[in-house]
Amino acid sequence: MVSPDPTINQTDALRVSVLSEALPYIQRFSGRRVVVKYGGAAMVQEELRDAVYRDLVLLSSVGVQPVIVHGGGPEINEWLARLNIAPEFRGGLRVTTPETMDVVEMVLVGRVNKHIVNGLHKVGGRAVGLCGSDGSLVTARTYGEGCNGLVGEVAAVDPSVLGPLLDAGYIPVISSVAADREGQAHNINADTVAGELAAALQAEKLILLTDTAGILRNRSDPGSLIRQLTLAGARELIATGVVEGGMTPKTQCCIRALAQGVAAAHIVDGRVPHALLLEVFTDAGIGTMVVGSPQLLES
Ligand SMILES: Nc1ncnc2c1ncn2[C@@H]1O[C@H](COP(=O)(O)OP(=O)(O)O)[C@@H](O)[C@H]1O
Ligand SMILES: CC(=O)N[C@@H](CCC(=O)OP(=O)(O)O)C(=O)O
Repeated sequence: MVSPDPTINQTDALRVSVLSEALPYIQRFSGRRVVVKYGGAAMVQEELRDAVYRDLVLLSSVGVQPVIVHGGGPEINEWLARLNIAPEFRGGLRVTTPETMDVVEMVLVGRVNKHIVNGLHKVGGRAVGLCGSDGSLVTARTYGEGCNGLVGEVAAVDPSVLGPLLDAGYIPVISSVAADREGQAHNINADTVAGELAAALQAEKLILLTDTAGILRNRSDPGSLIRQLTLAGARELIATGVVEGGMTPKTQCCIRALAQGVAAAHIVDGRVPHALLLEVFTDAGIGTMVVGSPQLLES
């Protein structure tokens, strides 16, 4: 709409108009919890990193309650290399010896977590860094038969430590290291922790930032993006091998979160600037949306 007042700058008018159009989304999501798995290019590239921090602080400023679970696989690899330890993965999970566990804990709980907290503060946010052990947020148990060493899976989630932080306007930043009932630290896949946390918080949305446009029907064709999926459809993509490698734990954690009551899970392209805002503040959203019931699919 062109303003009848020529003294009003067109850029200002556009900014205010865009802001006004966001009102229904702000009203819909204000006071709701949105769990964001932060990883991939959005974490590695500096300009994308700052855009994500700004998006998270903006969401928090308008009353949405973001909860961040972060990855850090590439940074763990970098520090293992400095110690001449070769990274080894089985079924997409890092084989975690006690020595590797020390590095995982130092890198994720220390360096990566605090970089994110500081990055959020730099753009005016208020963040608190935690790992799964803090407040017994996550209790781990050894994954499978223990053949991957100290890799953990989620045995229990107690989100009570997060309520007061969220109510006070803090953004919790959580790393995926948690102790088992004997106090032994375990290394858990960050997507898995994000999914279980979204379920325990009964989050409005689970958003997984990654390095592809979403789930592709044909991995070599970026045009084959699947925009919407039901739980059954997601299970079928895993069973038929359309989804494989790193996309498998992502799709599985969406399935688990939805089966436990989260309304929608989204796998979105973290290489796109402001991917989070595009997801929350537009009808079309971006990436792949997985929903629990076919009635929730948009036509
Ligand atoms: N059907 C699929 N659609 C898109 N990516 C897929 C698919 N199947 C497997 N992948 C792989 O999964 C990867 C994403 O997982 P991962 O590398 O673990 O992400 P992140 O580092 O963000 O956690 C993609 O880069 C791609 O190589
Ligand atoms: C068991 C296991 O594999 N844990 C992961 C934890 C970090 C993670 O998940 O980081 P990304 O999201 O960046 O991959 C690891 O050690 O790399």
